[in-house]
Amino acid sequence: MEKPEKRGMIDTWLDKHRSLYTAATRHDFVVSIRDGSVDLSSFKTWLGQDYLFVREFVPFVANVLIRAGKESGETSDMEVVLGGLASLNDEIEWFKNEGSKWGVDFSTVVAQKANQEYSRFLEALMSSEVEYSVVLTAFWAIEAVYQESFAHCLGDGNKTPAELTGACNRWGNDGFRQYCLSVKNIAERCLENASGDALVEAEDVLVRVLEHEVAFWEMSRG
Ligand SMILES: Cc1ncc(CNC=O)c(N)n1
Repeated sequence: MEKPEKRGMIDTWLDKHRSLYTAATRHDFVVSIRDGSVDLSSFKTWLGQDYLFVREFVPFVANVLIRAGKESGETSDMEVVLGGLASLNDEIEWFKNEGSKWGVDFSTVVAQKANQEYSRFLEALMSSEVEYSVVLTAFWAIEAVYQESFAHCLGDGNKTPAELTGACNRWGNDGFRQYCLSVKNIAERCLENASGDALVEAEDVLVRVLEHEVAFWEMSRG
């Protein structure tokens, strides 16, 4: 008999914070992309802010990569994070193309308060004081919110405008979903060996990522 898959900490925490998770993955902005009612000025605001965010996210992922090499249990962990970093390289190119397509000049975009606060949060997570299992939980949550949100825009019955399917495919595609599952498995494995204190911190960090993501979508309202 096959052993039933053990339910991890992350799923337990997601159940506990379900309404916040839904707020982060089914925000009005995302729903408006899916139903085609999206206001294009909102999309441009999001595009400019997210470009700035991704530039801050790169050093965070690089920090996870360094820690994966030193602290992960399995050699393949580093490869998963390296894959994430490589796709960020493509992503920055994609943003630049979208910027010119939509007439958004990133050199004049200023990070809004929610964006600055999210960056500060990422920076704090790069401290060596923060346990690796906590960092990985945050990393998974950041990626998973985008994966779930944009996959929703591509799901059955969507009316997503053709010019926005590129954005939705970027994070909503199956490869990105698999990558998020790989990150989740690494995080779960690290959480299994984490101290009680680290578990408390990881749950808190998960909640804070979800709050930052909600605040980030809120910026699109202008
Ligand atoms: C605010 C935010 N959260 C998560 C992501 C997805 N990760 C990398 O692209 C993103 N682009 N922006």
